[in-house]
Amino acid sequence: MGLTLKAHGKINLTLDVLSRRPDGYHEVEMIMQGIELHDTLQIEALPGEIILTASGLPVGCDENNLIIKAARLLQQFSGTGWGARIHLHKEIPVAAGLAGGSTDAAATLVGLNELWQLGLTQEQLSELAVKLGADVPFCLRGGTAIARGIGEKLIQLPPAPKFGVILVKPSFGVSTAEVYQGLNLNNLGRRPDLAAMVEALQTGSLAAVSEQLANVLESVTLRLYPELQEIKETLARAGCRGVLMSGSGPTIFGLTEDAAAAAVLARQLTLPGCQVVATAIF
Ligand SMILES: C[C@](O)(CO)[C@H](O)COP(=O)(O)OP(=O)(O)OC[C@H]1O[C@@H](n2ccc(N)nc2=O)[C@H](O)[C@@H]1O
Ligand SMILES: Nc1ncnc2c1ncn2[C@@H]1O[C@H](COP(=O)(O)OP(=O)(O)OP(=O)(O)O)[C@@H](O)[C@H]1O
Repeated sequence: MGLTLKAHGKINLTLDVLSRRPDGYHEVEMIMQGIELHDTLQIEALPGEIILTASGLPVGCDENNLIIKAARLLQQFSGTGWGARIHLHKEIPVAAGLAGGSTDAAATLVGLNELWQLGLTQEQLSELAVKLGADVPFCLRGGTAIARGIGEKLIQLPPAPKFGVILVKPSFGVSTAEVYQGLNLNNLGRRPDLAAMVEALQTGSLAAVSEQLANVLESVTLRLYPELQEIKETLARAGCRGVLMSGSGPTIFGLTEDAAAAAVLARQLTLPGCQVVATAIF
């Protein structure tokens, strides 16, 4: 008996950094949004060992993969004798700011909790999730949420309007740690207005949501990679209403009225060396 799970990526509609903590992490305040684009995990329980294989976009299957880390953490926490055979089909660009690894880890926790019949609550899973990464607790639930703390304190919001989303991932990846380290907390650029974005989402207006998009991590990543500014301008010229970098980058996303509009627009874009994906708010 096995399970097939969809592990959805995310974008950040707003991202603000409030302070640096003594442990090097940062207190954030952001609105996280799940997207249709997803990886697929096929999981089967078997005694003892954890075996991971992968297809689709290239990704390592060794002990550094967050799927293995999530499975081992759950084995240790529960003391179970079970193991698993897991196949990952990777479609979310890697090291992109789209929580690709985090969402695989979250799906692993959910899938193994069920297959191993551990009966852990959502809260217990969330406590394990944050040990794997700041984005993993959000990925357990998905949808639309305000995230605070290091990203693990979540307030679920009503589902967002189903806008289309175009993702543009340049050929390089970025290190999230480096981006946070590069922040000058006294010079963050334009900061988001959380309450205004929550209100904009309630109106359902693409124009209102687009106006409130803001991510202070752009102050670091766009300085390191000026070509990202050009990608933003290309997306805006092509007709995307709102354009922003997701997470620590380097993926730039653009919003359209719906998924069909995103697909049409994505086909018209010429961005050599970039992965361009048309998807939608999930
Ligand atoms: C940029 C975002 O993706 C926005 O959703 C997240 O804040 C980062 O989430 P993530 O990649 O799951 O983060 P982790 O894997 O836990 O942390 C990677 C590194 O990012 C930095 N980090 C992460 C989250 C946070 N609130 N403050 C930080 O300073 C830390 O240096 C950490 O070593
Ligand atoms: N299952 C996985 N899928 C993708 N990357 C993984 C996975 N497990 C470990 N990694 C490693 O994690 C690193 C970050 O990749 P990931 O795709 O999670 O980044 P990200 O989209 O920037 O994440 P976030 O938005 O949470 O910061 C990569 O260097 C990759 O090798």
